[in-house]
Amino acid sequence: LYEDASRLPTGKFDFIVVGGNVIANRLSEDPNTSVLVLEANPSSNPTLRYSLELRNDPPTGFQQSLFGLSSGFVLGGSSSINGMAYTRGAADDYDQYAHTTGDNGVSLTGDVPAVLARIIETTRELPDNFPFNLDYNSGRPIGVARAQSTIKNGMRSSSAISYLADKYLKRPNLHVLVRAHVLKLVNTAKPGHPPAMTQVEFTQGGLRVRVQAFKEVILSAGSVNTPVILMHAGIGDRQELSKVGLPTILHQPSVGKNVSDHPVTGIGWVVNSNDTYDELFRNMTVFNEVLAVWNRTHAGIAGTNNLLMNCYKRLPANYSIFQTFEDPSSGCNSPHLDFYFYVSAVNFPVASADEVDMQNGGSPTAFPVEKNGFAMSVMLMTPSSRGSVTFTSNDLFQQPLIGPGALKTDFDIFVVREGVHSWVNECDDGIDEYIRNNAITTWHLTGTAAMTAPDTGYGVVNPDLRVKGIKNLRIVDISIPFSPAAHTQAPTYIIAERAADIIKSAWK
Ligand SMILES: Cc1cc2nc3c(=O)[nH]c(=O)nc-3n(C[C@H](O)[C@H](O)[C@H](O)COP(=O)(O)OP(=O)(O)OC[C@H]3O[C@@H](n4cnc5c(N)ncnc54)[C@H](O)[C@@H]3O)c2cc1C
Repeated sequence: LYEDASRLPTGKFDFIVVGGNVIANRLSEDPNTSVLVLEANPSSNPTLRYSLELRNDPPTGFQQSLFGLSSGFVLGGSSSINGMAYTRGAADDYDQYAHTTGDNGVSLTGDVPAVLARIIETTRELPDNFPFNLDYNSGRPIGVARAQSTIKNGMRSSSAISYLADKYLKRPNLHVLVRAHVLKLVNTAKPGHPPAMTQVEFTQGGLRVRVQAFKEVILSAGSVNTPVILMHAGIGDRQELSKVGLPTILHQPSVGKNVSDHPVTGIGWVVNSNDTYDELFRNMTVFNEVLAVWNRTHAGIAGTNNLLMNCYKRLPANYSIFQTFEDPSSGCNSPHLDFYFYVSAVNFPVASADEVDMQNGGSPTAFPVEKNGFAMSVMLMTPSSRGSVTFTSNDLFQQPLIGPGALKTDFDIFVVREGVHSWVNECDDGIDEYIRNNAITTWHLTGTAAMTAPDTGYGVVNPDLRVKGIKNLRIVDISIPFSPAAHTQAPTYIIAERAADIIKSAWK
């Protein structure tokens, strides 16, 4: 692991990977293959700060016109700062990618407050609506299940911790350079030949450095930064590139398009139980006690992520909405909705007994800090709305405009409305407004470098993840898939594991 580019043993590697730890781990399994990871951020000490802004231009679809989109400013990217929910999706989504073993630590949450027994009770009382599911990562996610998280022995298992563990960093052929912000890719093809991107330019400490790949450059910079790097390499929509003064190397109108998100709203209830986590959030003495337990043993609430149980739900096929809209889900095992249950309602708008908040159009009522609560998120897993990532300048450091385009279609609003109705009755008036007012991003942006069949006129990469029309360049991150009906961390790992096999076999 290097902090300083001048200490790298060479400037030439078989593969140069921008930001991707899983793919770097797998490619460096062959001791004769050299791999360099370029990571813009430091190797540890993440500071969770807002990096990107969602704006109404392009439309976000959310009611709030401007709010922060956080991102992982550290080795491991968002896997180092995310909620650690580990959900693979349905067999219908990813049958061909199924993995059952690996380095990534995944566990059930240990401490389950008694209130959750009430949820299990519901699966017995209403099994048709809420069936019990022993393992939502079996390929059949629908039902009520204990949550699985990327937590091992009470600690986060990010891609930096698992796939770049010391035993892998000891490989002499694997090099990871942190604080190396990639600015652009360089076309090294001779004039008259198809473009080939084998050089990468990055900046470190004010210096500009170029490194060379013998075989391939692999972009794993995430669904916002991957299209940014493509556009600065001249791969994008010709008109958009010329508007900001960037030359076009390959007219590729799909770059940055097709963005989708899993918008989420929530409901909180005041409860008369003390078996919740609320005291932890308002009482520093309790907080410090919990922290002391964790420091000694890595056990207790601080060794969890507050995601204890959840429920995946599919809308019945006979719903009239399907006469107007084609069902965007991938198949009959795939859920339209995801509900997570929280044993605290801090930060959730409260549904009071008479549902006053929703009928008023739902400006969120802050949760009363002295009360205990129970809350539930309502997340749309099959969005039909699409947004985009666009540029306003050719400045390499300028952030693009990100519009997830969430909740723009009647179908999406219908599904979330059904989700709220699953738990709260008599709230028709103002419910759509309530959803729009309270919905936020889940940071599950996908699709900005869509994978499509080789002969289609649309899309950015082919099924082997090579960028269409460009040599020596692949994309291996969450920007390539259609929106999976899962939180996007596990699908990212699955894509990278599969890509490693494809790339190894291509260079055998
Ligand atoms: C706050 C938050 C909470 C989330 N919670 C969950 C959750 O609980 N469960 C779940 O399944 N998913 C969750 N997600 C989503 C999930 O973490 C992401 O979808 C996933 O990490 C995407 O992986 P990626 O490799 O495509 O991109 P990233 O994780 O963004 O990784 C990209 C990497 O590339 C680096 N990089 C980017 N640009 C450059 C550049 N120009 N030069 C060099 N390096 C660069 C970045 O620093 C980063 O290390 C969450 C995301 C966020 C932000």
